[in-house]
Amino acid sequence: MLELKGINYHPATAEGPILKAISLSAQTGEPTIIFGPSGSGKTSLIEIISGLSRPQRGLITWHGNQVNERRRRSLCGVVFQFPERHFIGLTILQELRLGHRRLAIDIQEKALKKVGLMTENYKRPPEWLSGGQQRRLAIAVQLLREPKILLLDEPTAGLDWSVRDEIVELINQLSKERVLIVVSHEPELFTKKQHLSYELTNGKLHKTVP
Ligand SMILES: Nc1ncnc2c1ncn2[C@@H]1O[C@H](COP(=O)(O)OP(=O)(O)OP(=O)(O)O)[C@@H](O)[C@H]1O
Repeated sequence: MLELKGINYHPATAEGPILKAISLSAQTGEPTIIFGPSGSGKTSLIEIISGLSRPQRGLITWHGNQVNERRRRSLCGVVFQFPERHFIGLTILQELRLGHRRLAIDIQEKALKKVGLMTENYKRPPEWLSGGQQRRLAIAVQLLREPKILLLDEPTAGLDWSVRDEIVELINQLSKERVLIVVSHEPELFTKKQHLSYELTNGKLHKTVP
């Protein structure tokens, strides 16, 4: 289980604190959804959890043990908003294999299967994929690192409604095997499913009843 207790974050470049006394817990089995309007601090919270930023105050534990930034970076996989804008592989396969000099075909196929990315031609450029498939590819790239905690920043942004439902279904599936935290500004996304839900407003987090 991942736990945050009393996290305060105030980067030197910000006028005031961005995250204030944040406490949350997330576990395998159900996705944790954090809703919040633009500018409420969602991406900053992902950066803190994944060890990309350091809070001024508070405690982050993984199965009861405190985890520093370095450890959190190895525990977490992050898919930031609009990941397809940052694809640099010339083919789908190249994108998937970035950072892996040798990647066994079965591991590669397992990751693609987990995200439901079936295509006949992995030698096509990633842009050839549909919007939803590109998101699946970005998630597969992270799954190859075998993260214990997967963080998704606005995973359905810019997708058609029918595709959004498929991504929500994928999120529910993936949360069965790892801690999965989604931040989104669309509270209506997860209304039909079981999940743990929080609302972030002006840097403060509150648990909400789904
Ligand atoms: N390093 C920083 N220095 C100064 N201000 C920052 C810094 N990081 C974030 N902010 C500010 O903190 C607030 C929260 O930013 P953040 O990106 O975490 O919000 P968000 O909820 O993810 O917003 P969006 O949905 O628009 O991406 C914003 O007003 C942003 O400008």
